[in-house]
Amino acid sequence: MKVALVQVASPDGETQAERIARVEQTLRGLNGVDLIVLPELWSAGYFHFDDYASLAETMDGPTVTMCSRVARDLQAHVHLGSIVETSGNGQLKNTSILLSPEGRVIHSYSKVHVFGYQSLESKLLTPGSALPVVQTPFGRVTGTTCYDLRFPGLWMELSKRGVELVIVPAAWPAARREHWRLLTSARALEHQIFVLACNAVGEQAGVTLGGHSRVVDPSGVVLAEAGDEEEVLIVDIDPDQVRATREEFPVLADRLPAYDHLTN
Ligand SMILES: O=C(O)CCC(=O)C(=O)O
Repeated sequence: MKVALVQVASPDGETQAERIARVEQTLRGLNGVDLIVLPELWSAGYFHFDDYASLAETMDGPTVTMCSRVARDLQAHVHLGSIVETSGNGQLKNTSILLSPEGRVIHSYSKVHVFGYQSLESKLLTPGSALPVVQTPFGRVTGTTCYDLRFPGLWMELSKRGVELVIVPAAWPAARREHWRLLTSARALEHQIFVLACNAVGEQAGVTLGGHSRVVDPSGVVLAEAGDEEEVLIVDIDPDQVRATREEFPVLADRLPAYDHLTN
């Protein structure tokens, strides 16, 4: 199965409508790909905090509508990264969305760990409260978003829920690129899953985004890694590799359900 990770820049002067039109052109060049993945909040721009309220979208807003059209036209799954989602009750969330080749929303996940270090996300957005998993041709899939990578308890939980492939849209700054590399590799290796981690690039409000989107296999091998410019990373993955890896080295069978029974 061919997956394509699309690194997007969200420069300060570009409007959301211009960016959506520009990215649509890139996506339309990806004929023959089975799954397309985009970064976190690329259409609003993660670090454009002043725009969150005005660019917040519903599930049929401009970002979802464009990606759903592309999914149908290319007959591909599209993980659109995430949007600032408004559900009408005054709360805004950082919600990632997976679309089927029919253009239907088949999975959504609102970021649980909103980020507060040199970021207003934790002030402006409400954390999610669900961790749904969906069966797809790529195996059992869920998403976690950017900062969520740092929290092993969340990953332990998704692992317990039988996940085989995790999509990680991100707006991870270049300043902490080695953390990004280490955590994406470690999460794949420790849970014997595929990690498709798609990061933003370019400058936003004075912050340089790190790029280096990565596809890591269930043995922790990095199948491909992008650079730090706009780029499409296309990789072949075999979803059956999850089962094969776990059969060959059945470490997950030795994991205890909890460790808090251990005495001091
Ligand atoms: O954890 C980090 O270093 C980056 C997190 C981040 O930028 C985000 O969650 O959007």
